[in-house]
Amino acid sequence: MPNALWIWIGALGLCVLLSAAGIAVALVDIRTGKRQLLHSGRRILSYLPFAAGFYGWLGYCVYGIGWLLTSDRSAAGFWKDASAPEIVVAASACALPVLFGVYLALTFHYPKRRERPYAAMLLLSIVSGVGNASMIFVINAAIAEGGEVRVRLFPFFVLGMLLFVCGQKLLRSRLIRMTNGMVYDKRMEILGTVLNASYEKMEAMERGKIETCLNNDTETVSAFANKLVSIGTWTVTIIAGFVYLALINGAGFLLSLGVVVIASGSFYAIARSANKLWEQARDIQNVFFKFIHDLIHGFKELYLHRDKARDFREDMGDSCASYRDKRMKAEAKIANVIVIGDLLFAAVIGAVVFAFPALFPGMGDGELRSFVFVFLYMAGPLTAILSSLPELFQARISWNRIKRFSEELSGLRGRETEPFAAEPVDEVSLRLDEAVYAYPRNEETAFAVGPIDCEFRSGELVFIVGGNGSGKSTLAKLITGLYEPKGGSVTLNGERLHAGDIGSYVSTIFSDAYLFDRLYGIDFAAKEKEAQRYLLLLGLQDKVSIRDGRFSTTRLSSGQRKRLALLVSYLDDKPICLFDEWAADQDPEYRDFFYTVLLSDLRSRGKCVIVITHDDRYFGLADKLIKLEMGKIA
Ligand SMILES: Nc1ncnc2c1ncn2[C@@H]1O[C@H](COP(=O)(O)OP(=O)(O)OP(=O)(O)O)[C@@H](O)[C@H]1O
Repeated sequence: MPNALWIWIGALGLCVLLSAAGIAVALVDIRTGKRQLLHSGRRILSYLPFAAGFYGWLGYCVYGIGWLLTSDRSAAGFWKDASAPEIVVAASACALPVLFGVYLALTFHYPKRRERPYAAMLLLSIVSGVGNASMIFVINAAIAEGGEVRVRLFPFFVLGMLLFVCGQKLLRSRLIRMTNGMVYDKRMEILGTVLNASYEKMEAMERGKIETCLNNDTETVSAFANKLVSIGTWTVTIIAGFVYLALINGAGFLLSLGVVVIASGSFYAIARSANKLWEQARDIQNVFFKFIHDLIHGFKELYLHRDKARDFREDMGDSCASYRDKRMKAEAKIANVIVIGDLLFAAVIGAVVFAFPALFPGMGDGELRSFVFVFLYMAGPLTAILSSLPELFQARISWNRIKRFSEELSGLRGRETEPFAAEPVDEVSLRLDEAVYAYPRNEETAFAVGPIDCEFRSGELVFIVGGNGSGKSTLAKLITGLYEPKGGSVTLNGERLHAGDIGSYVSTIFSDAYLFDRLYGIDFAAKEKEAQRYLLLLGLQDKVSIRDGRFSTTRLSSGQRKRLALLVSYLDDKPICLFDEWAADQDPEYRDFFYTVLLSDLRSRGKCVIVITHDDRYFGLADKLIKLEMGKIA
């Protein structure tokens, strides 16, 4: 028996076994609930006629191989006299697509979370690549042979088309799911990293970096994953093409291989040299998002002052122009190589047609034609692979940026990934012993608060006062655990908690508090009545309503927004309340109500109330007054 037959039996047998194992594992996953049905049974059944047609055609073609392998071109005769191994190969060739099809159907309609079906996608890539290449070989053979053979080759041409089209369809449907799942997973991962990062890191982070990373980088990486699959199919087509060329003419094959190696090598070198420009362009993206941030938040100022808007436009225009120029430069480099690559391919074809007859006198016209034909067919996928290289480099840049961004955020000790469960406490004592916080020294005016010794207890109203820039808000961030002390300690009921976990005991309203339109982290159903009562108490009942934990609006005056933030703080119901210049936006009447009624009500409910204020009229109401000067208690 010829060796090739054994190789076929081995390869097909292995694939049959792998597919059967894949089906078994998928069935176990379905039974254990790891895989859930996604589509309706009717939709799955609607694919059956297509599958039946495909497998019927495939069986017909396997049978038809007999025509090609026998000298008298009789399929029936061939299979009558076929040896047992030949029958095994034919049976496996029919069984494999059926098993693989069942595996694909199971895994597609019963998906698993975070599934990355690389092996199945690789196989589909090979199938569609072989289908693509086989079409041109069949066409070539049909032209060369003519007559009855041409008619008998037709089913194989259709099979090539079916393999290519079905392979691509199945591949792309998996790819769409995988790449979108990748973007989702990456975004969730980055979001998780951001939410667990330390506040100090986030505060120091260059503005625009998070947006670029979450938006552009995740998209670029997933878009490339998409491309990777096309590259797989093209590569298979090219490899099959080269094998075919080698069979037609060894010298022609070597020449074309040499050209492809030279073209790919120079392309790679040029793409590498453009890499620096892409890196720079990527940096400019961060700045671009910073501009967008400024545009949105500073729109009022820009709208009112045309001169400001003009200068802003110029500034943003410069940044966009710089991005455009970098990308243009990089892409121009690539365009040059694409043109040179095309020229090289044309040169090879020219050399084959004009030089080969002189160099190899034995080479017939038929061989020449086949050679040119196949090479022309390969040129498309080849150019497509080469033009994908820039995307590869850009995806690599984005991938590295995502990695570096995550490392940067997790570099400084952030919180534990598991949410901290604050133990319910009736009484609190928050102590600062020799506590110090200093801003990073990289700024000329690096400021420090401390060393500070003080204690805040339940049922106590403490005012923190002092001039602008004396360090009140910095101290508040130290107390609430937004900043980790650089020296000394902050303890809660004698226990030294991780700075990021102190927040679980504190309800804060900073002067630049952000109001979400949903009551995150609050069981609204259990507190609905309370919420309505607070709306009334805060004089917001005609302005805002709350339904299913969502505010009807947050488009309010700044004083009203602060009142709504106070409502959230009431519902948070934490043992410590910290308000940073809360009353600054309130009218005199409500300000008075805040100091004389609301604060003393919180104190009488046993809360530890810390208030940062400039309202010296009310200083007398405090149990304790902490006055700061240049970051120290005066
Ligand atoms: N993010 C920051 N990075 C570096 N330095 C900062 C930062 N925030 C504040 N500072 C420095 O800390 C000093 C104190 O600021 P802080 O906000 O604590 O003052 P404050 O007493 O709350 O002032 P105000 O009454 O104006 O709100 C500032 O003068 C500034 O130099």
